[in-house]
Amino acid sequence: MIRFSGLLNRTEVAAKQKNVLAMAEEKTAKKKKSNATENEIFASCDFASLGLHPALCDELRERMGFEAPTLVQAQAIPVILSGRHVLVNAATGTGKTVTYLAPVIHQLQKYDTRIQRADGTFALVIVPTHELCMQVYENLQKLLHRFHWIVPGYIMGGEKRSKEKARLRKGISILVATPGRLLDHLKHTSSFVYKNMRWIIFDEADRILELGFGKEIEEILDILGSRPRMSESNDGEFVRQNLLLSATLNEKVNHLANISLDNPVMIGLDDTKMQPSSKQVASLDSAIETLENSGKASITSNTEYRLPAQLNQRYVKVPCGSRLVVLLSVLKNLFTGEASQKIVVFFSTCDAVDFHHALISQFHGLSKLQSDTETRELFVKCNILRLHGNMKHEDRVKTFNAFKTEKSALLLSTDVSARGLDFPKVRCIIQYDSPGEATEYVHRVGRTARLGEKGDSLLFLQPIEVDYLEELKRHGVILTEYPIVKLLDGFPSKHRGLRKFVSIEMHPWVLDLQKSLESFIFREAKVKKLAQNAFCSWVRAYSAHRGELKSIFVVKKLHLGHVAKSFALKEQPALVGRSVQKKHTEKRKRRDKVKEGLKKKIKMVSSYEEEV
Ligand SMILES: Nc1ncnc2c1ncn2[C@@H]1O[C@H](COP(=O)(O)OP(=O)(O)OP(=O)(O)O)[C@@H](O)[C@H]1O
Repeated sequence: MIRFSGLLNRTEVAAKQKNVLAMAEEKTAKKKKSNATENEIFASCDFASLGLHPALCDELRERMGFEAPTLVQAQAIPVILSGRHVLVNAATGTGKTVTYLAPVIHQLQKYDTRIQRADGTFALVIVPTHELCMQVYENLQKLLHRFHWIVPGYIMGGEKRSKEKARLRKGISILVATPGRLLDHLKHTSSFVYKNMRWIIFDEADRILELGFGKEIEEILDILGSRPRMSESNDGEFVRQNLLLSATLNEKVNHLANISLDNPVMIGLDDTKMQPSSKQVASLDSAIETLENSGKASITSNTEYRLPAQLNQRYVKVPCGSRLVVLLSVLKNLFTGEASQKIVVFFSTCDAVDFHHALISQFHGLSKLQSDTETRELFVKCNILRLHGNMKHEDRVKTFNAFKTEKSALLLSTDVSARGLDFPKVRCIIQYDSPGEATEYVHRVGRTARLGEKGDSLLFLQPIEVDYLEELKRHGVILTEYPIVKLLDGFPSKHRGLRKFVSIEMHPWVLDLQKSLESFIFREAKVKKLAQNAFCSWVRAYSAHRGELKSIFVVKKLHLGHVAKSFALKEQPALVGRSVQKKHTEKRKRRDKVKEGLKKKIKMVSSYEEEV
């Protein structure tokens, strides 16, 4: 076991934190009204005052361009440096990555004897997706520039195992990994050295569990030793420090927290989220005091999520059959108003992403209402990208890098982009298909308005789904309505003046564009096929809403003909009817068998496929 002798004791850390907070308060009081948003994001102190090594502070300033720590960094870094297990809850885009990476690097570069590759892995960062894995790795590379003996690395699904094995054999000091592939290597790669593992960090902890990795995580913790006590034994030997972070720590992480954290300090969790009487951490002293007695993380389900204050959140109420037209109109309007900008649109399924990507990349618009030049141009003029979990790993990497560096682009994605990804300068987030739980809403909109920047978000809801706004309200998220009719009125229409506006479905522009889209799909067999697939998976995804959301997103209330229109299909695909029918019959046969065998003791659960 490698020895570390540079730990600050608890009193020193508490004193440091007090100083930092006092300095922060003093400076903030002086500046007071100068820049409200900045003060909400950055602390008025520097990285060195948090106890970080000067070379690391230089790296943060020179390579990363960070002048001052964010509030969460100022609050959490000294606590993490103290060696305590920590739970961090802070809004999206507030700098949680550096919050955990900087203290780990600080400690590793301070070892009496420089660490070697042969010592294996000291720190493990577990993340839910490939993209987040790459992003954390990139941050690490920058931060470790001056500390060349500390080697960063990553392993994740989709990459070649043999290459990863070779990298592990050489030795990775700080390893970023997705849970499935990590477990695979822990079990099957004998050259993977982890006897010196000192930190396990769960970034986006709640999402890792939501994705169903709970069992893998338990196995990983079993192999690595669940939560060896942080030891401040006589010889100063350090055993293990685990950290859990997310913008939406909720009751789902309680179990993980309780099996992985030992007497944790909680940062950014307020009264509404904790039981029984813990308080928001104002200083390390109070944090430690508060939690010392209980020693257990207990977060309630009554969670209010923090969103960036400068984020402009709106919703648009659109009848199902007009959804596609409204989406295209909103996009056209945004890219016409400002050609150079980045927008992300979230869909519920991979098929929906593929269909909309094909459509927007090829659709030229309403020929009769456009000039010759316009008809030669795409209806939505922008660089369009797609990202979802069914794409090849290399294509995912390409899109991820492209959207990061592009100045102007439209990214169509599933929730694979919702967590943790830090695409610079995203102006607007459109949630075309509503997210599941409020947590996903928070993370999706969190791709914009990062670190004090401006950002807009727009949530599409059908009139039958507006109760979702109440669900969001329960978590402290409040949206205002987007004036969609005004936007639609701004487009030309051959019917303008002939018809009186009655509703969105009957709006002349909506009627014209819908017709045009349907003709396009009718002509383009490939896109039509994508539309049919997307229709099927969309309905399946709609019926898969869980828990309380099932009473808001009720599949029986959908008019499938209108759903078909939202994929520019003139009618509900016959194919769907047959396949669903077939599934239904097969299911019924199986069910009858079971029923017979168990003499009607089993209550059958009806699924959507059985209902249609
Ligand atoms: N102290 C700082 N000064 C300036 N920029 C910073 C600072 N800390 C982090 N950043 C930048 O802020 C952005 C957001 O950071 P990061 O991705 O770590 O946020 P996050 O809190 O993890 O967000 P999410 O919850 O969405 O994962 C990044 O571009 C990062 O480089």
